[in-house]
Formats: sequence, C-alpha cells, structure tokens
Amino acid sequence: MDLFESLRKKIDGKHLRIVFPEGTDARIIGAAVRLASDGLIQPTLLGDPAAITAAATTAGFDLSRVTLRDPTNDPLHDDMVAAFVARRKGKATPEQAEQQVQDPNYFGTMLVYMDEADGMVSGAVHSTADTVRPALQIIKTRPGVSRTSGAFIMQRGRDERYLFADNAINIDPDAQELAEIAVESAKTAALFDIDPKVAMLSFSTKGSAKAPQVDKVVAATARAHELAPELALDGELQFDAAFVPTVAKLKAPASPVAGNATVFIFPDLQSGNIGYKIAQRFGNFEAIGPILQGLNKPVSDLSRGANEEDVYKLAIITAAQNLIE
Ligand SMILES: CC(C)(COP(=O)(O)OP(=O)(O)OC[C@H]1O[C@@H](n2cnc3c(N)ncnc32)[C@H](O)[C@@H]1OP(=O)(O)O)[C@@H](O)C(=O)NCCC(=O)NCCS
Ligand SMILES: CC(=O)OP(=O)(O)O
Repeated sequence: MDLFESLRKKIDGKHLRIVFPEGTDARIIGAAVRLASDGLIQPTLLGDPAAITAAATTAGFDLSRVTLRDPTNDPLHDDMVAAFVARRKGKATPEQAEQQVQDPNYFGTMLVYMDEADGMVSGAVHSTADTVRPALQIIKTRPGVSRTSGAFIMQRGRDERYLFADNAINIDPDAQELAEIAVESAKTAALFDIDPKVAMLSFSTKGSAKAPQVDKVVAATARAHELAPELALDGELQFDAAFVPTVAKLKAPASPVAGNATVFIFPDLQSGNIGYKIAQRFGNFEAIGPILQGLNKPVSDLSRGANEEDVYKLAIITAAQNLIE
C-alpha cells in the first residue's frame, strides 16, 4: 500500500490537532484547509486572525474548518508564561517568557507541550534553527536520547523508499551521537514501512581511506552495534558500496548491508543536507521531512523550498508520530 494511504488510514478518526505557526503563508493555509476538509487532522493556524483571513481570501481558501489563534492575544497566555518559566528552570525570567511565548514558534511549541495540540509543523518561512530551538528547549528529547536529529523519507514512485539522516540538525556529531542517530533512524524507518538496513556513510569503504573523519564513522558503527546489536547496520561504506549491489560485491563483499541499504546515515550535516537535496533535485526523489527524531512530542520542520503538497504530507507524518508506542 502507498505510504500516505496507509498513514491516512492510521490517523483517520483520531482528530489529531496540528498547529501551524506560519498561518499567513498561502502554502500553509492551502494544506491546512485540505487536511481539515479531508477530515484527517484538526488544524490551527497562528497569527493575526485578520491577516490570516486576508491571505486566505486572496488565495481563495475557505477557513471555516480551521481554528485561528493569535499568539499576542490568547486566553492561555498567563498559564503559558508560568509553564514556560517552570520548564526552563531558571533559564528564562517571567519577563523573557512574556516575550517569547508571543513568538509563533514558541507559542506553537508551548501548545504542544501543554497538550493543546498533538504536533507542530513550521519552517516554510522560518529557518531550521528558529523552528527547532523552541522544541529542543521545551519539548526536549525522550529518555535515553541525547540528540534530536532530522530524517527525510526519500520516495520515488509508489514503492521506492529510503530514509536519510541527519540532514537537518547536528552539524558535526561525534561518534556517540552518530551512533544514536543511526539507531533512532532505524526506528523511524520501521514506522514508515521501511525495513531498516543501515549504512554508516563515509568517503571510505572498509578501510580504503585513512582520516580522522573516517575513524569517527568506524567508531560510530561499533557504538551503534553495542546500542542495538540486533540491527542490520554496517560501515564505514561509500554511497555506491551501500546502494549498488555490483559495487558492494567488489568493495564490501562480506557486508550484510552493502548493496541493499535502506537507511543512510551521513557523517555530518554538510554531507547530509547536500546529499538529500541532490537526490531530491537531480534524482527526482520526493523528500519528506525533516522529521525530528527522538523528541517527546512531534514537531516537524519544513524546508523553506516546500510546496503545499509537502506541507500536507509532513502534517500527516507529524500526526502519525503520535501513534508510535
Ligand atoms: C539545532 C540548532 C539550532 C541548535 O543550536 P542552538 O540553538 O544554538 O543550540 P544551543 O546549543 O544554544 O542549545 C539550545 C538548547 O537546545 C538543546 N540542543 C541543542 N542541540 C540539540 C540537539 N541536537 N538535540 C537535543 N537538544 C539540543 C541544548 O541542550 C539547549 O538546551 P537548554 O537550553 O535546555 O540547555 C543548531 O545545532 C543548528 O543551527 N543546526 C543546524 C540547523 C540548520 O541550519 N540546518 C540546515 C537546514 S535544515
Ligand atoms: C531542511 C532544509 O534544508 O531546510 P531549508 O531548505 O529551509 O534550509
């Protein structure tokens, strides 16, 4: 079954509430209106209601099934300030909290934290840093996970689907962090019907090059084996060895993963962010994400290059993350 058919079935009837801080953006409004009229989620758009209504009217959208909330004038404001100060544990004064909760990304994150929403989708206008920082500070990582990371489902046609990570968050993860990213990515892959076979990517395959950057991937591979001994995972592998069976036979004949990897772990954010965009723009893969992994509650960051369809799909994925045990 198509991934989105399957996800739609999973969230149908659950009335999951997704908040969109960028409420005046036409891509966001279009996706929210579609999601509401398809009965898939209950969307809330944030911003000045008059400005959202004007943007919707200009773009020809009917907002009757969509909730609007204004971060600068909301009945929950005082409770939110108190909850923010308590959560930041001495890192924000009440005065700072007053200001911060009026920022749409902080306000949306607080709605998720306070169980007023089941997830947040932002980043069509804001940078990744501005989108995810509130989630890192407020939602925080699940027990046992030290770093949030950003994964993409890379899909071509109906059946070809892979997972890439980290393409969004950790600029230069150390070996421990890279190992955690690999283990979390395998869990995310399984959620989205990808059988995880994890390749720890490098510019070296099984010792073909020597460098500290390669040593990091070798150490991360060993650590990932310790963290998840049952997981099909191998490294260090170049992309061709990980992906192309004939190359795998030449470069890594004994590898259980080389040649048929489905989850690709990039050694740093330079390679990860460049890599997914090349597959998307040259390879005609649809890039769905970044899906933030390891958070206590789902928050997703769009690329600013996203279109309405990308917003629609990432909102479905964000809602579906609520169904993870
Ligand atoms: C994600 C990012 C914004 C965090 O940077 P930052 O805000 O400067 O982070 P700080 O070091 O000030 O930490 C802020 C908080 O987030 C937490 N944090 C930072 N990175 C984290 C991570 N990967 N996972 C979990 N928590 C993290 C810190 O522990 C800190 O928490 P605290 O305030 O409760 O102590 C930064 O790593 C970044 O810019 N990454 C690249 C994003 C990007 O441009 N990607 C390309 C496009 S997708
Ligand atoms: C994920 C990503 O690269 O986001 P942006 O294109 O907004 O920088």
